[in-house]
Amino acid sequence: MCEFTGKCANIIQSWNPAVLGLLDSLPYDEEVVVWGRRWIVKTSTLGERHGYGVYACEDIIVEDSTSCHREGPTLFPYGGPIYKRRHWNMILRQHPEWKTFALEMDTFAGSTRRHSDVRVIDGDPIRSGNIAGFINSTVGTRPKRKANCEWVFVEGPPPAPYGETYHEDHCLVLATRTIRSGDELFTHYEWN
Ligand SMILES: C[S@@+](CC[C@H](N)C(=O)[O-])C[C@H]1O[C@@H](n2cnc3c(N)ncnc32)[C@H](O)[C@@H]1O
Repeated sequence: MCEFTGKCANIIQSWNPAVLGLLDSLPYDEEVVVWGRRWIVKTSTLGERHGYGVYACEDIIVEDSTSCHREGPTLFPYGGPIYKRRHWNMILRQHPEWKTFALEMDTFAGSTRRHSDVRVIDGDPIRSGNIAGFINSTVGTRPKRKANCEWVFVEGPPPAPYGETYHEDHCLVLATRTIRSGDELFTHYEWN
């Protein structure tokens, strides 16, 4: 882990995956249970040079994939700090290479928030043992992969029984179509 100073250091060091019921770090090639479902992180179907991906180890049924995706089954949360734009900018001034996995969360469904309240999450899977960070993108895939999940920014605390002591906004990964055991997760995002 690289060094940060000031507010950045506080934010990064105070993050504790246990507050969201997550593991400290994730093993590769070994089944893990995260938020009550079984997953495995192993080499992506995209090929070794694209690193790892997340695979379901059980069926996750989405009854009606044409209905609102925000109602889809919850898979797991993003595990890491949710940065205000100005704090993320401070981080990038100290370590510009952190920009690689940044995702801007500007979809405040049903919220009155303004654009200035955009939050940034760091999708780097290694920094926080963050299983959501291992989800690969559909962009440029051949054969074309279909997205089967999406990231959603949710205001307020996570659903019970997880994160009972966590009262902050959070991000969830939701299924958008039926995922079968052995399927790799894909969502749509651009990366730097
Ligand atoms: C959030 S990580 C996903 C996990 C990554 N495979 C790993 O093992 O760390 C995003 C990175 O995965 C790779 N990636 C994701 N989707 C891809 C795709 N469709 N084609 C090629 N590389 C992809 C890119 O290197 C990207 O920067």
